Amino acid sequence: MNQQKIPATVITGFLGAGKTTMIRNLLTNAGGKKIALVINEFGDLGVDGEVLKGCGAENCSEEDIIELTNGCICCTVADDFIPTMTKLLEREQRPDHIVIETSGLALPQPLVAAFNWPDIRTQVTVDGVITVVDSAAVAAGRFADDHDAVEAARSEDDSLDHESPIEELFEDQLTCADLIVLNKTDLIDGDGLGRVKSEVASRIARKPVMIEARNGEVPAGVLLGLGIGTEDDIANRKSHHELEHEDGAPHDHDEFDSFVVELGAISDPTGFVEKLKGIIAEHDVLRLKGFIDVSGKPMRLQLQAVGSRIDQYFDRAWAAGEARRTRLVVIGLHEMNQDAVRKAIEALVQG
Ligand SMILES: Nc1nc2c(ncn2[C@@H]2O[C@H](COP(=O)(O)OP(=O)(O)OP(=O)(O)O)[C@@H](O)[C@H]2O)c(=O)[nH]1
Repeated sequence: MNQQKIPATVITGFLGAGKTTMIRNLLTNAGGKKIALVINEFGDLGVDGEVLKGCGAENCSEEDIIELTNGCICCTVADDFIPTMTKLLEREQRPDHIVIETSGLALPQPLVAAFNWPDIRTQVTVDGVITVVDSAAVAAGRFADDHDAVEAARSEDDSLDHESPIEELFEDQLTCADLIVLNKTDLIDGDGLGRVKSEVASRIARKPVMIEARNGEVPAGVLLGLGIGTEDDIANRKSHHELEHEDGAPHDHDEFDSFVVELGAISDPTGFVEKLKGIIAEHDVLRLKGFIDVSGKPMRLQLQAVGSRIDQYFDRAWAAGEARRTRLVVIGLHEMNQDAVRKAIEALVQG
């Protein structure tokens, strides 16, 4: 048996930062390296898995893509992640490299700490934690104090944390980074990028390397092979939650919610998307993604909304025998009025 530890790269970053896009790109330029992918999403719809399985990379076949669907990876490390890793390591053909995509709401710290579990530690090491940042969202102040409602609620109730949950998570994910990818630089100018760099740097005490990217295009040689062994340093990268609850109180995702909306076929996708933008803005939806069944079209339309920015493209033909349906996962803060959002989206196809 090969006694060398398998390197594992943890890719984290807030909802919609571009993790899946970067991994998709990585799979196509990783050369002959056999990669196993572990992906975890927040919300009951495996959109990321679908996207990555659809990219047909030879060095990462469908069976090398493992989806962890039981909630958020950071909260289910013992129940989900460890058994998955154990099974992966028992495979006859072990991967050359493991890539783990966390959900956009995950804390990477508990995941990295899991690499110190005895069975895992002897066989795998964390090559590095890569944090993907949506530079346009940072420039627009989405991680600062523009979530006024949340901040107002917090100032009225002293028992709540001082920072918004979004801001905390953003910082926690940066705190864990060995490499920061400032993505979506196509959406901002040079001055904006300068401000993003200072803002990111001001939120962390450590000084990990920062690189810029568009559409997650970073050479595999830059992402893989950092050789850090992050599990040995994880005690120095504590999350807000760990600092506030040294007693080990369990972390949860009560601050965020997700739900799935199922609709019939949509005849006017352009009009649908335009109106969807209004709903997203009105209800402060953080992320919305899924697939649309467009009437009369043989192709499936993939929809990706990050805030009110929406991308859409036909990604593949509906397969023979596959049920055509429109399914969208909606993610927002707990305060988001789920009922109102659901009804508003459903109303778009009823009239
Ligand atoms: N303009 C622009 N769009 C990008 C870039 N990178 C990714 N996107 C788009 O941003 C959206 C979200 O990208 P994903 O790769 O799904 O983001 P993610 O981090 O995996 O999202 P979650 O799984 O929700 O956490 C998609 O529509 C991408 O096409 C970029 O550099 N520039």
